[in-house]
Amino acid sequence: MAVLEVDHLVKRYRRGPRANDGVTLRAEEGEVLGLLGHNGAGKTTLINQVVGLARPTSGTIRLAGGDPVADPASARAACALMPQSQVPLDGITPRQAVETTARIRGAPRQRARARTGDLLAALDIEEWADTAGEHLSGGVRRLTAFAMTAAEPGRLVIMDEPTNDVDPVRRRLLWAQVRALAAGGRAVLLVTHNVAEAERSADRLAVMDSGRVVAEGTPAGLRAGVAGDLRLDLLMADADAPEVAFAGAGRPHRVGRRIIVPLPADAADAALACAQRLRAAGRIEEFALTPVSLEDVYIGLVGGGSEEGHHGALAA
Ligand SMILES: Nc1ncnc2c1ncn2[C@@H]1O[C@H](COP(=O)(O)OP(=O)(O)OP(=O)(O)O)[C@@H](O)[C@H]1O
Repeated sequence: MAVLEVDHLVKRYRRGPRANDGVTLRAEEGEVLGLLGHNGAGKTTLINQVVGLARPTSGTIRLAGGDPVADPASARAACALMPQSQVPLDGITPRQAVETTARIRGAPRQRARARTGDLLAALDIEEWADTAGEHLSGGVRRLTAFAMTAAEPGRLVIMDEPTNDVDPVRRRLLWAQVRALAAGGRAVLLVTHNVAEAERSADRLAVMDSGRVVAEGTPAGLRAGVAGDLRLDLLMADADAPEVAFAGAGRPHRVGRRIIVPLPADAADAALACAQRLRAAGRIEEFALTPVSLEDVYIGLVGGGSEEGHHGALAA
């Protein structure tokens, strides 16, 4: 069942672009939906409308059966938001912040206390549970903000870059809690620039660019939609070396000495043999054949920015 339904949403700022330009998406009960997009793609604008902080120019939003535009208070009750910016914690401890948030969001005292203890333990930050916020590291502050959001969350949980500043081990603990929120029947909307994390943590992904959803699907489905199944990574011996053309390959991306060549699976054997010859001849320093990553797909959809021009192709 859809917890969030956004249809043809348009937001035009008075002095600015169409920050959302016809966005349609759904977030279902029990799923983590990743929202990917470059800076300025329109992700925050979308969230602000979902939680009733900004008014759409046109289009509709249904959140847990209600309308956040007509009734922003009910939207905020149905949804917990972990914003991109650090939450102010000066003068209060993580335990106080999480427990108080749960209480404000309607949890009875016993439940708020128990849930706070469980979350601080699950995120491995009990050590700092009673330390004043101004003495906490950025990562512990971030994990505290996550626990505040997860304490008494409502049916939709929105998280904007939740793992910023968090160490790799505690990131895994955080993701386990995100999965637990979804397993408990919540819809989770995860906003991020981190394609690799989104790939591992989200059930479905929506990619935004210039105010529009330009692709949507499971990580595997999005990867299957690109031309090459594989990519050949080449480190050329010389930055000015001409590019190497492989039979059946897609358009290469070049950054300095590094060249990435998309390859269909049936062209891989020939390309590998060819790369081995070029390495033996000293023209390639090293190479690796890997499956296409979601990051490749993402760059293909929204543009890379750092790709350099071609240096002329040379048949291998
Ligand atoms: N209050 C505002 N007034 C005018 N233009 C705005 C306003 N807020 C955002 N914009 C513009 O709307 C577009 C979308 O911005 P938005 O913040 O939604 O993008 P984003 O995808 O969240 O970016 P980021 O990943 O950097 O957080 C941008 O061009 C931005 O400059």
